[in-house]
Amino acid sequence: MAHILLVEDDLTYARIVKNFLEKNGFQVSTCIKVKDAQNLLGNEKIDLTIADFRLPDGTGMELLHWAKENFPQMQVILITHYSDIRIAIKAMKLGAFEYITKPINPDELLATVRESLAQKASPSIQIEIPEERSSPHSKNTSVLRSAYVVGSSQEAEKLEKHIQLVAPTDLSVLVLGETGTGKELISKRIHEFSARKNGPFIAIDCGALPKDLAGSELFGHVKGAFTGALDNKTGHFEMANGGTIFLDEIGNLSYEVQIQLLRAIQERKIRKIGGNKEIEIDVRIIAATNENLLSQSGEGLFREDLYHRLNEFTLHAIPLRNRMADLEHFVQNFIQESNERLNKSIKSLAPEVWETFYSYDWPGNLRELRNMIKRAVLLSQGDRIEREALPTELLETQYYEKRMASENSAPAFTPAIPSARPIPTGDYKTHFQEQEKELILKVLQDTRYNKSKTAKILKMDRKTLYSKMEKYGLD
Ligand SMILES: Nc1ncnc2c1ncn2[C@@H]1O[C@H](COP(=O)(O)OP(=O)(O)OP(=O)(O)O)[C@@H](O)[C@H]1O
Repeated sequence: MAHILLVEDDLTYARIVKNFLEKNGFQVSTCIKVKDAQNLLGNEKIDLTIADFRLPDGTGMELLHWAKENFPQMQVILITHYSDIRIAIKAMKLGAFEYITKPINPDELLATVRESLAQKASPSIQIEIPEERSSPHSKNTSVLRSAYVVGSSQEAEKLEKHIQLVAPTDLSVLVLGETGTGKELISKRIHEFSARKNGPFIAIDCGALPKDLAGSELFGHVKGAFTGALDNKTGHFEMANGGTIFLDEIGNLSYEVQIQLLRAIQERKIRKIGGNKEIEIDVRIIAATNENLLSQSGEGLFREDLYHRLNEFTLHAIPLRNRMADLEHFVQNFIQESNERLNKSIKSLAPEVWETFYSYDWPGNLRELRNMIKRAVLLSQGDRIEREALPTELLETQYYEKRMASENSAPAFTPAIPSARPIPTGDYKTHFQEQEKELILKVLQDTRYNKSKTAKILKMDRKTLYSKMEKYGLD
C-alpha cells in the first residue's frame, strides 16, 4: 500500500485530507513541521510527501529541497495558495511532481496523487497503487505526455521554421525562455526531427541535481570513487550515446562540472569519476535556461567558452502572453488531454472563461494553462467549462485589475462583477474613491494586511499603496 506523508499545520484540514486519502486506500502519516517531516522520512519508507507551503518552522519548499537531495525517488506535491503561483512554479523546477492550490478539490487531489505514484512506479521500485473505486471506466493512471502544438501565430511559425531548420544538423542548441514556455518539448521536437530520432532522448534538470553528485550523475563513477560509490555507475551522457541529451537549467551547474562538460563537448569523450578509461560518446547537446548566461559569464559564474560551445544556434521559446493567437489551439489540446486522462467529455469554454483567459498574463505560461485546464475539466459537470471551475483568486485578480484600470476613465467605469453596487449618476469621482477605498481594504483583508502582496495584486507600487492608504485613513 502506498504510504503518504502529509505535512500540514492546519489540524482540521489535515484530518479531512488524511481521512479522504485513507478512504481511497492509502496509508497516511501526518506531521506539522519541516523538522518532524525530516525525522519521519528518515525512519519510514514514504512514497509521496504532500506538504503545505507555509509551515511553522519553515516552508514546504525547504522540505522539498531537502527531500530531493536525500530521497530523490520520493514524489513531492506542494500545496500553495493560488496567489503563490510563482512559488508553485519554482517548486516544480526544484523537482516537485505537481502543485495543487488551496482550497483543495478532493478529485483533483486524488488524481494528482495517483498520477504521481504511477510515475514513480518502475520495475525497480514497486508501489502498490490502490484502484480507483468511484469510476469503473476510468483510464489507467499512466502519465500521458502532451502532444506538441505548433500554433499559427507569427511567432509560433517563426519558431517552428527555426526548429525544422536546425533539427537535421548536429549543432548544439540553446533554448531560451521563461519557465513553462515549452523549452523541453521544443528540444524533444528537435530530436524527433533529427537523424538521431531512433536514439535515446535524455532530459536532465540540472537545477535538481544534488551539487556534490552532479558530476557523477552526468558522467558516471567507478566503484569506490568516493564514499557511497558502492558500484560502478553509468552517467547520463553515456546513456544518451547515439541520441540527444537535454540539459535544462544549465546555469545551475557548478564551475567544476562546467569544465567537465566543456571537455566532453570538445573531445567527444568522457571519463567516469575516479576512472581513467576514456569513453567515446556521440551525443547532441541541447541546453535550456531562463537566465542570462552571458551576464553570468561576465560575473564569472558561467564559463564563456562553454556558453559559445552550447550556443551554436539559439531558439527563443515564446511566453504565452506574446502568442495569444495560439491560445485556442492550446486550450483545445489541453482539454482533449484532460478528457482522456480524466474520462470526461468537455467540449468548450464559457465566453466569460475565454475572456478571463485572454486578459490574464500567464506568468507560468503553458504549464499554468495546462494545470488550470486539468483542474477545470475535473471540476466541470456538463460539457463546458464555466467560470466557477476557475480558481477564485484568478477571477478576483482579474476583477481588481479591471477596476484599477478604470481609474483614469472613471466616467465610463462599469462594475466588473454583477454583485457590485450600481453606479450613482451623480458624483463619479467620489463614487470611484469610495470603491477604490473599499477595494484596497478588501485586498488588505484578503492578504491579511500584507502590503507587498496587496500592492502586487492591485498592480501598484508600494509607495502608491501607502499614500492611498493614508488618503483613505486605512493605516
Ligand atoms: N508546444 C506545446 N504543445 C503542447 N504543450 C506544450 C507545448 N509547450 C509546452 N507545453 C506544455 O507546457 C508544460 C511545460 O512545458 P516544458 O516543461 O517543456 O516547459 P519548460 O520551458 O521546459 O519549463 P521549465 O523552464 O519550467 O523547465 C508541459 O506540461 C507541456 O506539456
